[in-house]
Amino acid sequence: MEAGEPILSDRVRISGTVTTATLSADGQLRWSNRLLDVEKEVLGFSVEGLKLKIKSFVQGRDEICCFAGKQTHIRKTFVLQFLSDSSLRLWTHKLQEYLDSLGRPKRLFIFVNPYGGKKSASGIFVNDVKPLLDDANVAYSVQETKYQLYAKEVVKSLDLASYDGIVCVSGDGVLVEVLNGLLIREDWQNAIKIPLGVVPAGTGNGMAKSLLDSVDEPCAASNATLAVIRGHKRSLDVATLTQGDTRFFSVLMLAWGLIADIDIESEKYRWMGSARLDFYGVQRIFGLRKYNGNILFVPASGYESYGEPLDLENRIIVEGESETKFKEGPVTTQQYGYKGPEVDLKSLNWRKFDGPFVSIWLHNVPWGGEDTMAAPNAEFSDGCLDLIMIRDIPKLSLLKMMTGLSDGSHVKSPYVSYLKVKAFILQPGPRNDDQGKGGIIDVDGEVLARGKGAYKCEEETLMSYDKLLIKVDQGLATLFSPN
Ligand SMILES: Nc1ncnc2c1ncn2[C@@H]1O[C@H](COP(=O)(O)OP(=O)(O)OP(=O)(O)O)[C@@H](O)[C@H]1O
Repeated sequence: MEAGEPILSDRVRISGTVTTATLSADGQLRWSNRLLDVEKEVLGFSVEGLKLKIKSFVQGRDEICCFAGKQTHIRKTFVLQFLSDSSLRLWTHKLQEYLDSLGRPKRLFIFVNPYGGKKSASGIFVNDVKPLLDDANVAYSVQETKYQLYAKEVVKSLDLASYDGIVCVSGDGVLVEVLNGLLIREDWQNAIKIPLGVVPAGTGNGMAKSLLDSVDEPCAASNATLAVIRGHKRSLDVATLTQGDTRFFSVLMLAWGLIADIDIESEKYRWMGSARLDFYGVQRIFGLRKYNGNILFVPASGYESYGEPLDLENRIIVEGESETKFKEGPVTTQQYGYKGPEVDLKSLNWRKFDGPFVSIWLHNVPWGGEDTMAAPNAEFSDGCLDLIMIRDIPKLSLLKMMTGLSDGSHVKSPYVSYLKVKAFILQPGPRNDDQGKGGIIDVDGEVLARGKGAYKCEEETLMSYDKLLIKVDQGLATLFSPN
């Protein structure tokens, strides 16, 4: 039988009119002038008497349904009233069989961060996420995050066998906590296979935006939820940041210099909403800082001409990092869990850039936030991080360049070096106008390290403002993805 040929064809009553409905082997459901693609548009169904209620999520047909110029979807229930019980039973059986064949998740663990972004995640869950999950007959456990690192703590001992995925109704911060929770487990090799979903409800929704923009869909909670329900997956690179025995796992970005300073220091203007970034960004450009230090990197294929070969001093640094990896180290604070990819650092083609730097930015996915296309060429699982580096730039050119962040055109500026790297060592130094002050290392929107005299330098951080190594594990994590 051809995939498009009907496997079922029956007379049904729809809105009072009797017509013929058909279902094909490839999941096309048709009646009158309506065609539903079950895989793409049908969430689930329920039965009431002789009525089959098809719960769908279909493209809106009028302008009200537009979101940032992109067509969005609406929930819609179609009622097909069958003329006999036996045909209804046959239809529900075949429809269920088709839905089961799609490998969609049946049980989810969901984190909701009531504190993130505009504090709207709980409302987003109730209004946008829950109705779709209920329509799709997905079972779920919901857990509100109670404090910082709560999600990491829960995931560390969560019974993963009871779930087909973990979903974060939050910004990127909670997603990264979940990833870190999975990777510090004793059974991390198995744990990291669980698919992760993200529904945008924070200030930084870079991962949700990157996923949805890749299929030209709006970064809306309902589109993100549909992606989870449909259960398509894609793999995602994980970067391991190490400093001595301390590790942190990242899936989004690292910033040092201008972008980190704007991101973190603008917190004091939180009341302005997202305008705080533009407002404080202009201040930082006019009072532009530069940081001493250097970066060592392994260029990806095609980028070998960037930077300079290592001098002896830096070769010793790379070899030192290799030694720490190979020796049986002293008892570490964490005995088990993922230690990062096994890479022989010495054997790689390391190159370097010396500072001072205006900005160093490493990105794993294209979007850093909903309005910031930081790395237009970044790919989810190419085993590389995109490096966006600025060493010197006139203030007016920088101001103009910052407006190009919304469409990624900043990487074309002659003052920007844009390349892909496979491993990276950051050696951060002090500000070159004030040697007593260091900068901020921002990873996935949180402060990983602060230098002396930096903003809120009295607060404790996971790492110190010192040399840190980054290695990439290609496609280690799995995301629910719209395609
Ligand atoms: N109940 C809570 N109280 C305080 N902080 C919390 C709570 N729950 C989670 N957090 C923390 O909120 C931070 C931000 O989380 P989230 O991912 O939702 O948003 P974000 O976009 O990354 O950041 P934000 O919106 O706060 O700028 C995370 O560091 C998380 O640990």
